[in-house]
Amino acid sequence: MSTRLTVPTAHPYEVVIGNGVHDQLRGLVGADVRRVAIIHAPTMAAQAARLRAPLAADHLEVHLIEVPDSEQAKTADVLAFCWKVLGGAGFTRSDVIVGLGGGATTDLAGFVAASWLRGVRFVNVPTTVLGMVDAAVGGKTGINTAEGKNLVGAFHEPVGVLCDLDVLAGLPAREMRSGMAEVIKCGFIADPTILDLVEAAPDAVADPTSSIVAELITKGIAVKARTVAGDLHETGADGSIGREALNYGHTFGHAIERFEHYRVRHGEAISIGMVFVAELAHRSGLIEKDLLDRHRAVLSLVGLPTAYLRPGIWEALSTTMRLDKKTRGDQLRFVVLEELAGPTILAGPDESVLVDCYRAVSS
Ligand SMILES: NC(=O)c1ccc[n+]([C@@H]2O[C@H](COP(=O)([O-])OP(=O)(O)OC[C@H]3O[C@@H](n4cnc5c(N)ncnc54)[C@H](O)[C@@H]3O)[C@@H](O)[C@H]2O)c1
Ligand SMILES: O=C(O)C(=O)C[C@@H](O)[C@H](O)[C@H](O)COP(=O)(O)O
Ligand SMILES: [Zn+2]
Repeated sequence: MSTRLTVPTAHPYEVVIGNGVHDQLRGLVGADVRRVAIIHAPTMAAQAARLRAPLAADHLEVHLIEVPDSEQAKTADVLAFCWKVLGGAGFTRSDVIVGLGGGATTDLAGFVAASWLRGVRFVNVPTTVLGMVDAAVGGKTGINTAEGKNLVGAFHEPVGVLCDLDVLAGLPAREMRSGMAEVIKCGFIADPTILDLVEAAPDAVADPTSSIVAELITKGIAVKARTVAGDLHETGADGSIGREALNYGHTFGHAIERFEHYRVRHGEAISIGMVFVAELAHRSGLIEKDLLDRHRAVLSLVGLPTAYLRPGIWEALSTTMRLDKKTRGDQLRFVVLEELAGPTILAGPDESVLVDCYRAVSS
């Protein structure tokens, strides 16, 4: 049995969630395709071979492009390597790219698709909870630079997303927890029933085969789909916070990732980042202490970090945060809550308040 959620943008596409749904890849790549490139990390080599078989049996030319694992794939060098392979293979605008793996791989694959011939079709096949709930949906693609996270990229939507829950069986516990940070983020910004579920069954949340994990993934994707559909390019043009809400915890979180040279998982950094902005909201008089405390409680319950025990590096983190995409001019802007499921932007908070928040999460 599978669940299908539509991402209702100008070019709607479906996210299919269930067991064994990788079988549906042939249908998604389309009828008029000649070549398919599957971009994957070394950890997904066997899975890539499994995806290849039915395509090759249908006489498609399939290229497996293996890229470095995790964040090491999100570089200009790896991007250029992929272009070289596509050029050598004679990849045309009617051919299709498949991003197979965690969020780092699908971010890279999406940007390869966005940039090759100024844009070719691509399908996302996420294999982590984080990839399914967040990275594979919504069309944000890109790579890092030395100066920071995701600084180069494009909005380029997939034509479909296949979330095969079977592949989660082999996902390391740390990656399960990291993915749950983005799920919990969706709970705080939009759907508190997610928080209720996590709080009621924290052990089941660690079990990739549990029905609760499937339910949480589906709920998280639903939040992501409706948020991006309202504001695909993150312009907030209708005056609401729009897509920026999905950046809850990311301003501080991305700075941690860069400072730690990506040895901290994305979800771990975002977990601390959410506590940082909950402190900010509380200290700015926007939320009560119990909502601040709920952040630490629910994140700890699933084993995520809520503190970053590195005092004395505020200047370095603050410099990195200035390159956050929400910054306007010299003014930092943070996604904060004014109530549960009520995200808003707090622009230009006092430096002294930010330093107090940093002290609160670093001691
Ligand atoms: N584009 C977006 O909207 C968006 C949203 C959220 C996060 N992201 C990005 O996603 C990235 C994080 O994604 P991630 O947490 O999936 O990390 P990741 O891609 O680094 O994958 C985590 C690890 O799990 C391994 N792995 C993947 N699937 C596996 C499986 N089924 N079994 C065993 N091992 C498996 C990978 O090889 C890797 O070592 C970050 O770069 C983040 O910036 C993007
Ligand atoms: O889809 C979005 O929009 C998000 O902000 C989702 C985030 O979870 C994700 O990590 C995204 O890659 C962050 O984007 P960035 O614009 O801050 O680089
Ligand atoms: Zn994220």
